[in-house]
Amino acid sequence: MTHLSPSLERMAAGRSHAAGRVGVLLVNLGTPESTGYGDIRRYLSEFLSDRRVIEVNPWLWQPLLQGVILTTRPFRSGAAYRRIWNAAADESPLRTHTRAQAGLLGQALPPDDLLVDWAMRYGRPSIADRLAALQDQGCDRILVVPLYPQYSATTTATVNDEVFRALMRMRRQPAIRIAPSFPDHPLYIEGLARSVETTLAGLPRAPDLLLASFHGLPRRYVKAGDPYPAECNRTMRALRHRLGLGPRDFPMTYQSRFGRERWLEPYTDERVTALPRRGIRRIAVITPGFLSDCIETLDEIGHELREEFLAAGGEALTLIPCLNSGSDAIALLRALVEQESSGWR
Ligand SMILES: C=CC1=C(C)c2cc3[nH]c(cc4nc(cc5[nH]c(cc1n2)c(C)c5CCC(=O)O)C(CCC(=O)O)=C4C)c(C)c3C=C
Ligand SMILES: [Fe+2]
Ligand SMILES: [Fe+2]
Repeated sequence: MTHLSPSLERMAAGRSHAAGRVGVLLVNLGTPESTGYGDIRRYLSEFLSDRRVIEVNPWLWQPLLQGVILTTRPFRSGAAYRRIWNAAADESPLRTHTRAQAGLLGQALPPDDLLVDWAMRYGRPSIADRLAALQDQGCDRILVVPLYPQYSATTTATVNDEVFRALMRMRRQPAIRIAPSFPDHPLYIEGLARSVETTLAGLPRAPDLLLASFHGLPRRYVKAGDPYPAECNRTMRALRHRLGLGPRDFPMTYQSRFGRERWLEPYTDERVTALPRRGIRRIAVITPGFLSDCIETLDEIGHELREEFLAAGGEALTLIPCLNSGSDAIALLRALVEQESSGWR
């Protein structure tokens, strides 16, 4: 058996001795800077002007968006953000969780030449700024991790677009890798299952039904080839298998409809408000389309849907937390980074 010196071992593994550091950039959707009208309007304007998100001719869409939608929607969204705002840090929960994930992941990875940072697709900190900051700290290889469990052109692809738009402005570009989505990664499924088990164990009575609600998408995008619902089905298949439940005891629905066209069905609100009529009055809802709790889980499910369910005759709706920055989320992110940076470190 030959014994190589550490530098020869690095060369044998295909790594250059002179290489710089490896950076990891976690990227989430984005969130307003405050709950004030101006900040919410700016955030929604950037988000809803993304042609990956709204696939409508901008000559038709922009007058509608800049006119009636951005005049009225910020009031409704502002009220919802105020209900869930992290007052201690004066920021939205999505920002709190994303920052905590990056900090804890940095601590969890073995201490070597790997730097972890985070960015938002819309708003701040921007992808371009954080890529530049990683480069300034000596990173010549950067792994981008879009924090969406299931791939969609409206989320994952637009993160990737923005990464490469930032690279278009660089003379000296880092090498880039993009981590794939992780709809049925065993550690994601295990984290979700544990969140279900821990939450249900803390209830005085078992719910009549466990339901999974995913963020929705216009059906038109799926017909055009977006694989998002197929990835949601992969999550559900694995999670049902892990929990020993079938589609009847653990159904899935889609939330967050926006606009008039048909979105993925069944719709969460319609399905849930019909349950009390069938004698199902206590439900628990999990949201496996989100790695972190945000306005869509905390307010749309935990507040709006709960009120609708109670008004329809329901007795209790329990919201099961996302993985957020708990140890299961960090174990998942660590495994993803180790897998996807293979050969770089
Ligand atoms: C109008 C079109 C929208 C599409 C298509 C869409 C897809 C999509 N979004 C997420 C994840 C998140 N969306 C969030 C908020 C949010 N989403 C839309 C609209 C679309 N999303 C709006 C208008 C908003 C803002 C909130 C509101 O005003 O109601 C968030 C939370 C952000 C936060 O700050 O908490 C996430 C996360 C996915 C996964 C997805 C497609 C699969
Ligand atoms: Fe959304
Ligand atoms: Fe929503």
